[in-house]
Amino acid sequence: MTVPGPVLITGAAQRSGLHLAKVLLAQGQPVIFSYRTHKPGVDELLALGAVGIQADFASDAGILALATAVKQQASGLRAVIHNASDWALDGEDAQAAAAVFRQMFQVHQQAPFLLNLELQPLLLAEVERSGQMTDILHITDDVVRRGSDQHAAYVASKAALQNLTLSFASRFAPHIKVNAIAPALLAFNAGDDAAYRARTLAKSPLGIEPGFAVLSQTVLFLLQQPYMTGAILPLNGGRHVKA
Ligand SMILES: NC(=O)C1=CN([C@@H]2O[C@H](COP(=O)(O)OP(=O)(O)OC[C@H]3O[C@@H](n4cnc5c(N)ncnc54)[C@H](OP(=O)(O)O)[C@@H]3O)[C@@H](O)[C@H]2O)C=CC1
Ligand SMILES: Nc1nc2c(c(=O)[nH]1)N=C([C@H](O)[C@@H](O)CO)CN2
Repeated sequence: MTVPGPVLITGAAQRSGLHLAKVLLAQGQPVIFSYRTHKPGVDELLALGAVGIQADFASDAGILALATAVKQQASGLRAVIHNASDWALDGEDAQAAAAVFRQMFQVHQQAPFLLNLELQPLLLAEVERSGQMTDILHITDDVVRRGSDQHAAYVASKAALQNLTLSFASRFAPHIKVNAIAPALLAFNAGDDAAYRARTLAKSPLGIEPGFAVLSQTVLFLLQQPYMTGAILPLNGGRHVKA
């Protein structure tokens, strides 16, 4: 059996991206990952045979440098998974708010947009080699359904990424599928206090902190099925049915 082309995961130094990279590597799927800050997860993935590329999406040059580095590492790609994200609060004043908005736009819209355009030839090369469709996955956020009073720029940028899913699904068919996963709470962050945790768990009918495995399971599902593109999967514990 021939080895598939690598899967590119952005922002895989920790948490969801790190978990997903390990799951794919354990299945014999080659992985290229990007990271902004060198964290212990980077060394874990390198030790497992993944290719790591440092990249900061704050500038277009940083985004395009990643695309160039990926092209130097691989002649084809099985999938591109846009996981990198910054969950920033809105700025306090207009100047700070403008800076946060630009920051959100860069990581959640500009990076997926430019990387999809730059890496489409590698995704098509893999189709040519394998005879199978390839994939782009956008990781968005369930809160796009409702908006947020404190993370407005973050949510707006995730909403735009969700919309990019529809455009790229149409543009890249029939050889490349483009889908989105819109999670609600996956896992708390270290600094989340008990009151915040209780409030957040109460937002969904299932009321659990599922952990990162549910995202990895959903990714594997989307990679393995041949008849979904332009889909936005709500991985949210049923929040959309709760009043
Ligand atoms: N965790 C959750 O409960 C939820 C997660 N999601 C979404 O799921 C995905 C994974 O979440 P999670 O694992 O918590 O993500 P993280 O908050 O851990 O972010 C993942 C990585 O993105 C990187 N990143 C941030 N900004 C940039 C940038 N400008 N350039 C390059 N890399 C950058 C970070 O790098 P660095 O290490 O340098 O900071 C970080 O390691 C995200 O898209 C998130 O929005 C949605 C809803 C809930
Ligand atoms: N990049 C990130 N985005 C989000 C995170 C995170 O930790 N990093 N966390 C959340 C929360 O879990 C939220 O879904 C809880 O309601 C949202 N986005």
